[in-house]
Amino acid sequence: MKATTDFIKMKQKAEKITMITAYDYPSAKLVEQAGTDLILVGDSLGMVVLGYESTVPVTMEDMIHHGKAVKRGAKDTFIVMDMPFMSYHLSSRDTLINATRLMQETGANAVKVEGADDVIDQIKILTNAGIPVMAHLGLTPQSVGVLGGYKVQGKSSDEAKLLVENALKCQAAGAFAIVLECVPMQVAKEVSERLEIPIIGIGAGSDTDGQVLVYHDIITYGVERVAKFVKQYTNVNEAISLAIDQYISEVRIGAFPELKHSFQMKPEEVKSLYGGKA
Ligand SMILES: Nc1nc(=O)c2c([nH]1)NC[C@@H]1CN(c3ccc(C(=O)N[C@@H](CCC(=O)O)C(=O)O)cc3)CN21
Ligand SMILES: CC(C)C(=O)C(=O)O
Ligand SMILES: [Mg+2]
Repeated sequence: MKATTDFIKMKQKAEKITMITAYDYPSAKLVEQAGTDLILVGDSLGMVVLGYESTVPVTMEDMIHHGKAVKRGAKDTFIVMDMPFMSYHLSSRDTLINATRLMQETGANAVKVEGADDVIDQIKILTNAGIPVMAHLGLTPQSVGVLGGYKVQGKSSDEAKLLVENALKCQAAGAFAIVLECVPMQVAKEVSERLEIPIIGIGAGSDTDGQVLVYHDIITYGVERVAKFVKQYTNVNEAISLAIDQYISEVRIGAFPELKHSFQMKPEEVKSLYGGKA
């Protein structure tokens, strides 16, 4: 398993870092088998697994429940857990207790927090306490209500400059990496060049130190519409629907199960069963 320092070395050697979300045992197993550098137990699980409209309703209990399953499926991959909405804003004590629970109850290796401003202090406090922190800037979905939707961030040069400043503050506070979401590629390039810690982009173009995508988006699983930045490498919705349609119609016409799916008694047992009439 890689360590936080390995990701910085990868940046220095210009080796791209791969991160993929996972939310349960099977997704974690497949993502680990494929050899990803990091797994993110994203609070996007609220949307892609639990069916909420945003990530705001996701609780600590939800995160821990899914984080435990991910760890069981991916024992040898560096796991980052999203700290859910409002779990790192009330007090430093709450932040520390919540991050500790995410790490100790699931076996994850790091936590991720969205935003700058007050969150910078929380990054400092967590790092000082020995908890590796990944920051998350640009489009921060937990603030969707304030941002007014899932929109590209940092489009003006003033906004872009603020983003660079905030990224530098996250680095100074001790963050080992930053997710940069939904920003113009020129902004992502600037941030990646100006920082020593790796920048992992999503909707941030190709000039970042790595990429992250949501598992369900990559394989088109459950999701219907995806963001512009997603590449859908396959469509398992189609494969699943086809299989389920066939199952239902075969049961209805009696084509399933076949003999090979059925268990047999020995002939002498059949004979002594109600006089062999069974
Ligand atoms: N399935 C899924 N994938 C994600 O990447 C994801 C989630 N869910 N849930 C949590 C957040 C929300 N995210 C989102 C959701 C939508 C857009 C989106 O539709 N963006 C517009 C940009 C609009 C503009 O031009 O400003 C797009 O067209 O891509 C972006 C990020 C990223 N995260
Ligand atoms: C989109 C990624 C970066 C995320 O935070 C999540 O999956 O929750
Ligand atoms: Mg998230």
